[in-house]
Amino acid sequence: MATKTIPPTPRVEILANSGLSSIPAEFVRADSERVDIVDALNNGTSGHGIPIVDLGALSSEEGLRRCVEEVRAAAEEWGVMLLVNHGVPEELIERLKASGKGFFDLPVEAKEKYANDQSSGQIQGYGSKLANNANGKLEWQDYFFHLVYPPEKADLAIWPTEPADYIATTATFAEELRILATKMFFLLSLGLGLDENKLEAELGGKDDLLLQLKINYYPRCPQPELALGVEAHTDVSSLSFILHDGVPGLQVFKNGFGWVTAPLVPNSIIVHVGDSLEIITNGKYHSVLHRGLVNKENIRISWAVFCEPPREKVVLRPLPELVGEGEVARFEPRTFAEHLERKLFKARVAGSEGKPVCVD
Ligand SMILES: O=C(O)CCC(=O)C(=O)O
Ligand SMILES: [Fe+2]
Repeated sequence: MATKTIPPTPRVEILANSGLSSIPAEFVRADSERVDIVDALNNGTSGHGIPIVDLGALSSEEGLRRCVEEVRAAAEEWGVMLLVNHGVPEELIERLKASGKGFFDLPVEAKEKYANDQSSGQIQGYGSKLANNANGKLEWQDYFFHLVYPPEKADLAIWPTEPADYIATTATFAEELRILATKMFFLLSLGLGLDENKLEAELGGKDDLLLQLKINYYPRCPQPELALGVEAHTDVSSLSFILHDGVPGLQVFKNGFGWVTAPLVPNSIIVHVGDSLEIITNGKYHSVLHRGLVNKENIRISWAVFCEPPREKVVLRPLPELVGEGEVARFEPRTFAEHLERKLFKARVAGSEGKPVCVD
């Protein structure tokens, strides 16, 4: 377990519970960003249009064909979709949510025992966002971040021991999510006319593709129209899977529509295409820009599972078979570690211009 460290910024939970009526300046977004930020519970924008894909019929030939087509269209046109009948047992998801909530229900002092220490490279654990953008803005959230798969790479010593079932439940969930990730890579590969195993193999395959879990905890915010729970960003992952506690907040950006709020669909899992998949498909699949709104009334918790390629082992580059005649490769080859570096650099340099380039 990480030793207790003094957090670089106060936990947002403490700020939120201090009874303040206006939020500190570092949480107030730039004017240009604020034009369309609203209280997530008082939000007129509709989630209409974000594709919902039913994976229930995969075993029939006709069902498989339909899923391949729907997943391909969603990944190309939106970069985001909601999955239903995804195969992850509902009761396991309920236990996962209860144990994550149980951890965040602990007093802050108890959670601090798991604090990460970003300055020394210990990024796993309990934390709050550091200002790594040139604009210096902070997000209205605390989080718990840790690698959950493969089991032999997971450092159980930093996983919460409270609630008592956190470790067993989260490890079982990670196994199930890994199966769903394979299913998605399979469908996404077929959608581009590739061998069914191609995309997963290119992103690290069975042994090296990693699952990182980030539990986002968004406290109530007295001025939700000034703040963001998570600022506009694309994920660096290949795919990200998002679950939440039923409180709205997630928005995705769609050209021609603007910010679209993710609808609340029972027992669904949201899937984002991330940068790594966008790069190797030469932009055929779209890494979706998204952000999180906050609200005055309800705490919101979300569980984001990032499927990441290994940092150094594979080179992310447009697959030659996806660069058609007359097309150019739209991305330079890079390892995942290099991609992270580039994005951080851009965020530091360009973040002051309000460009959505932050890393998550
Ligand atoms: O809270 C959410 O729904 C999304 C969180 C997110 O985008 C992230 O953790 O990268
Ligand atoms: Fe994200």
